[in-house]
Amino acid sequence: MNSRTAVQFREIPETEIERALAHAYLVFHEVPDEDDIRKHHHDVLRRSLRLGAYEGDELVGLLAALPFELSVPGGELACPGLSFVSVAPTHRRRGVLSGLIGELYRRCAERGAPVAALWASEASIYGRFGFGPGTHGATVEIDSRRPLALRVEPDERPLRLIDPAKAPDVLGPYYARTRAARAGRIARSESWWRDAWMSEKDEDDSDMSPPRVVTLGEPVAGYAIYRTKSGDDAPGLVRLDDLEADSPQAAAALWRYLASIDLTGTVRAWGRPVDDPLLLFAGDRDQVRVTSEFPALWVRLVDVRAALEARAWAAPVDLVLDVRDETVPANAGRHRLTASPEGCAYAPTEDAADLALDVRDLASCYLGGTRPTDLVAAGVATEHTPGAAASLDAALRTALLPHTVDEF
Ligand SMILES: CC(=O)SCCNC(=O)CCNC(=O)[C@H](O)C(C)(C)COP(=O)(O)OP(=O)(O)OC[C@H]1O[C@@H](n2cnc3c(N)ncnc32)[C@H](O)[C@@H]1OP(=O)(O)O
Repeated sequence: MNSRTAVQFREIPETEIERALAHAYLVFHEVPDEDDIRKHHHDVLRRSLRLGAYEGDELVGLLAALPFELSVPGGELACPGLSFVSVAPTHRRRGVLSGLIGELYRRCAERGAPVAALWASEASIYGRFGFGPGTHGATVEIDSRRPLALRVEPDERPLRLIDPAKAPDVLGPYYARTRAARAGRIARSESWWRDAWMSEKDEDDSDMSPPRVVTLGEPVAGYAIYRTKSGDDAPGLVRLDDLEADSPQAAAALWRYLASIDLTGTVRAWGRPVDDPLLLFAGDRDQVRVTSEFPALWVRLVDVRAALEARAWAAPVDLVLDVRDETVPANAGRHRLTASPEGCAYAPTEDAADLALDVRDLASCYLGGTRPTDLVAAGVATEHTPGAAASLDAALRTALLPHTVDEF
């Protein structure tokens, strides 16, 4: 049997969502016993484009594309968010994932979606399909057995714990504004707030408390979303999931609050921006440590021209890029990029290349999180014209590094 020819790729009808979920739970070794987690997964699949790989009537592969809006420098773009990517253990390494991704890219082209994004279960899977890490996250750990040492005065406006059910109303507009400042952020719908952020049970750790939401000031000048866990004989844990603030002083007030919660001895913030101001205003960097840094949102420029023309540019640049793209050949070859704060044009050219790079590396640079000069220094991009990478650095630069904390 030649399964490469036998497998067909088509949309999974709504009536087969439970079957698709059973397939995903089998592949991810999951047995969700909480009804609300199951229901959340069902709802996510219902709202997504569901692509299935079928061998006859048998579902052997699944890819869901969630209908996200992603903030990019100067704006935002429709962006399918890939999730539930799973191939039956009996059908591994026969090109099923490749077929699903090819089908997705065809549909992106039809629908005019220039970028796609995902969180990878394993970093080695998605580079070959043109994805590069567009944002990075840092895990920050605070030893909170002693008062948090700070080099800025915390904002002394009152802190309030609010009902998580009110988070979409109270935090929604505030979070939406943060998306203009940092690229890489997903728009949060009311159901996303409710199901992904405020679910009573934590999906990863059943010992965690329900979510706690604390705001600073009125109107809100900052917020933190966290959960806690008691530590049996040792001091407990505060797990910070999200924190945004208008100013370093407002952020300092929230961090001080988190670090002073009774009966806890550690604050662990798993997905902070790599340029979190805390790392500079902490008074004692032995007390505030970055324990890991990791690729967060992987980005794919499915249509390089449309993606480049949709973002804002910080400085003028005029050069020829030679792009390698093995999965979407329409992106490949030499193109002249002429961009400035006034706009951007990107068109095929016969002119000699100034900079040659793979589409996955261009994707890493797209939101401003990786510098082309670093790609050249690492030997994964080739500079034919001295200074070309530096001028692209300056044009792509964003005031704050891109950041994503919504895992999907
Ligand atoms: C966004 C998300 O949902 S992340 C979750 C990803 N899913 C999982 O981790 C669940 C468990 N794993 C699986 O279901 C499957 O192994 C998948 C989806 C990762 C891969 O599916 P497959 O159908 O086996 O992939 P496919 O046969 O198309 O492989 C294409 C290429 O990727 C490579 N590849 C596939 N999986 C991996 C991996 N885990 N690590 C490194 N390379 C991989 C293959 O070797 C192949 O390379 P080649 O073209 O050079 O031969």
